[in-house]
Amino acid sequence: MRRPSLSSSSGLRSGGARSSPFRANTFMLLLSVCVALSSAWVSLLSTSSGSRRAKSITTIRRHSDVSLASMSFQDGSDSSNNSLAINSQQSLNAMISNNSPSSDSSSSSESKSISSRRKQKLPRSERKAIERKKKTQQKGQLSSGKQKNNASFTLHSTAVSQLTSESTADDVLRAIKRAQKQHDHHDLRVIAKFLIEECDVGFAYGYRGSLLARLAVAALRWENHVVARRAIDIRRLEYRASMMPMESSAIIRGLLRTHNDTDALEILQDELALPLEGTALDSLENQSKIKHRARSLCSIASRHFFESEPKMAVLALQMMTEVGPIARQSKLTAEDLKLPWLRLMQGAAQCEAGRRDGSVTPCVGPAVDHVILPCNLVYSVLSAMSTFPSENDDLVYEAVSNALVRRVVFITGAVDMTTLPPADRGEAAFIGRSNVGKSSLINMATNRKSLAYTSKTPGKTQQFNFFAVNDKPGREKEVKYGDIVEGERDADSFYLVDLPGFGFAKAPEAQRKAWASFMGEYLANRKTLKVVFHLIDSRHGPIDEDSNIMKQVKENLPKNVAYVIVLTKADKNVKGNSKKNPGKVSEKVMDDLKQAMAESGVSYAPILITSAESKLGRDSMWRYLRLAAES
Ligand SMILES: Nc1nc2c(ncn2[C@@H]2O[C@H](COP(=O)(O)OP(=O)(O)OP(=O)(O)O)[C@@H](O)[C@H]2O)c(=O)[nH]1
Ligand SMILES: [Mg+2]
Repeated sequence: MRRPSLSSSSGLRSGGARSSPFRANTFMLLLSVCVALSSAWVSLLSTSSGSRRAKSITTIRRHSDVSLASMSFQDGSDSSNNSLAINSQQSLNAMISNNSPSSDSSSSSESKSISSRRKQKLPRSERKAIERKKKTQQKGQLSSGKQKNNASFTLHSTAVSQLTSESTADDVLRAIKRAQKQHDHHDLRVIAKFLIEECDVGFAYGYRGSLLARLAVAALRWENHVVARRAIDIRRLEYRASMMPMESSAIIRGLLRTHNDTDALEILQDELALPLEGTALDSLENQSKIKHRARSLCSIASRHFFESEPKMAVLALQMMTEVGPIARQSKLTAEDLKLPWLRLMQGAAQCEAGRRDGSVTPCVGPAVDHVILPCNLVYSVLSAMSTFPSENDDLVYEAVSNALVRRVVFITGAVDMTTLPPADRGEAAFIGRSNVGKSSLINMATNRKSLAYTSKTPGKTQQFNFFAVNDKPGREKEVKYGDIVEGERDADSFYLVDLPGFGFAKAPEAQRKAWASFMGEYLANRKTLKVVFHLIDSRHGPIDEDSNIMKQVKENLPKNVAYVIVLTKADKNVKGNSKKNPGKVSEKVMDDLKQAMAESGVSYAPILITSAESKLGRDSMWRYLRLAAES
């Protein structure tokens, strides 16, 4: 947000009598002038309301950097009036022009320009400097016994015992913070009355808008919805141009805490709307809006997951998927955004556990009826997360794997179509030449160290190994020995299928031919196959066998089965810290791969870059594994 430069506030600092040069020829002359002035002052005070207004105007001139609110406090007609700043500001201007003894056009326009300047926020440093100066002057006044006591707001706080028109934004903020911390309802009521009813738009150089936001948050904690609503409304009405996304986001969190979803969503759409097309996405203002919109949506999702209302959470996460690409375009990094993915994962996992044991029943209603819940709520977090810049955080991905793979067991090793397990759930198959890293990738995705056996020697995997994810405990006994085991598999259960490698496998020629023909049959005919991962070594690119597989896929793989190319061992192409450099692929390998894909007619396939060592590409793997889980 652009704030006025220092020069724009010069009017605030040039203040009437205080800055007049003090020159006197003799001490006696000065004394007589003072006596004359003070008697005129006393006579003004003692007369009618009109004279009180005049005094107020004088006050403004003396304290030109002080809030105009003092005017309305002193005018009896305004003190009981709840009409807020804009009205009081207008009446004030009218009053200045009508009643001031020196109400010439220049002074009226000066007042207007002062008030318009006050509506703008000053930079923090400038505001602090003015506040410091004012405090020093106040102290001086106190010590010389000239302190005017026009305060009617006595607080409990010893730090700020009174709020007056001369209080600073810091005073009010300190008072709000203290009252909130101490649960001091009396003080909060006093501050609310002061900020909502008595101050006008220029109080604290436009920072009143921010103070109202802070008050709204405090009032929501204190469950005073009337005060919160008024503070929110005045802020939106009078300070729209200077509303900070951070404040909007804090109010949204406050509203969510008190279960006021409708208002929270309204503020989100109004104050934290996505930047308009054509505006510079990487401007600070837009970046802040995008960041706080994303954070607010995370708050909505997280709160609803933890409060067992998955539909609202999934709705918020769907909205997050629109923000992610824009956050990338605005050049925000994962570090800038600091989104609480881990907490969201935990919330989704907890809610999912409740859904499985029947304790969570999703609500119905027009707002959420169209929301379709995924087979596991963690997938909705994953979908949103993959649209944002990633920081490849181990803890987050461990939480993903642990929530998505609660149990995984080896079921059977098939050697032909007759030995396959029953086709009762989705399957994800891993194919590729020997030693390319198929078994290692299965271990990485499931966050298990040695679920699938790996070896440096090509040809380790000799059967079509089926691993059942989220099946009922003891399911392998049913498949192996025909036992009857009680229980049911979970809704997100699926098979991971680790295939023997082709090409360099250290196995007899006949055996390799048998694998190749079994694989052809399996790819063409297995009805429950949902996704095929074709692994290619990222150091070497595709070899002849890979091109053959691509052609086979083009000809025989049913169209409803997703085909995904996975470049493996990307960590071997970089040196040094695997966290900072999780992996890369050379341009030549990429070009060769794209050419081979084009020649085989499979250019449509997505390409993922992975490393079982640095765990690169876990989220993208899960985006496709989801296809098997959801079938
Ligand atoms: N540095 C690194 N090594 C890997 C990676 N993936 C696999 N390896 C190593 O490559 C070797 C082969 O891995 P496997 O997972 O057994 O390969 P495979 O494709 O299952 O091999 P077969 O079962 O013989 O077809 C092992 O020594 C792994 O440790 C990786 O991403 N980075
Ligand atoms: Mg293997």
